[in-house]
Amino acid sequence: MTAVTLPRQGLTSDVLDKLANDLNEKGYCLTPALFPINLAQTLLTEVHQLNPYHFEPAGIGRELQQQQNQFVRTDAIHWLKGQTAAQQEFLMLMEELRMALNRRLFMGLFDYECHFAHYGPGDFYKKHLDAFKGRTNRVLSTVYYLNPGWSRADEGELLMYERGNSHPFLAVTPLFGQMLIFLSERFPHEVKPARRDRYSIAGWFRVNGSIGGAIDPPA
Ligand SMILES: O=C(O)CCC(=O)C(=O)O
Ligand SMILES: [Fe+2]
Repeated sequence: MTAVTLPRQGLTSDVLDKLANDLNEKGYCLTPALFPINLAQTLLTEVHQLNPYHFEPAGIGRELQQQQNQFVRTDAIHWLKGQTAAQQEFLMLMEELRMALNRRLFMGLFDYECHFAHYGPGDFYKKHLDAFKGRTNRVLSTVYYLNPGWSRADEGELLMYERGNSHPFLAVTPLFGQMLIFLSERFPHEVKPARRDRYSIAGWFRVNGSIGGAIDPPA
C-alpha cells in the first residue's frame, strides 16, 4: 500500500462553482487537474501493480442482463472499493464533489461507484450511453485519466456526441490527471482504440432508485 504524501487538499469553492456552472450550462465539464497530481500518480502505480487476474472483462448492461460483448467493448476493469489510502482519498474527494454538486445543482446524487479501466493497445468501447432514461439510476458519469505523457499520436480519444448527430462535438485526449464529468443520459460517447496502454477510473454518481427497500432493483 502506498501512502499519499501531501496533506489532504479539499476542493476550492471557485473550482466547484465553475464545475457546477459548466454542468448546468453545457451538461459536461472537463477539468485538467481537479485533484492533487500525486494522487493520480499513486493511483497509476496501484493500477500497474494489480495482477491481470484482478481485472475482469468489462460487461454491458446490468446485473442479470449483464453480458460480455467483445463487439462493443474490449477493456478490462477492477472495481474500486477503497482498499488503499489513495483509493480512499479518491473516494473521499468524489464524496466531497457529490455533496458540492447536490448543494449547487440540487441533483439528489445518492452514491458513487467506480472502477479502474485498462484499455490495451487496440482496445475500444463503441458508441454507447451510460444510462437510458427511466431505466437506470446513473446520473453523472466521471472519467479520471491516468496516462502521463499522452500525445495525440497515441490516439485513444473519447469522442462525445449530441444525440442524433453522427459528428462528435468533442474529442477528449486522456491526459494525466484530467477529469471529465457529464450527464449520463445526455451524451452518447465512444473510446477509440489507442496505440498504447490507456488507464482511467470511470465512475457514476447515482440517485437512489430503491423500490421496496431494494437499492438499484433490476430494470
Ligand atoms: O475511458 C473513457 O474515456 C470512457 C469510458 C466509458 O465510456 C465507460 O466506461 O462507460
Ligand atoms: Fe461510457
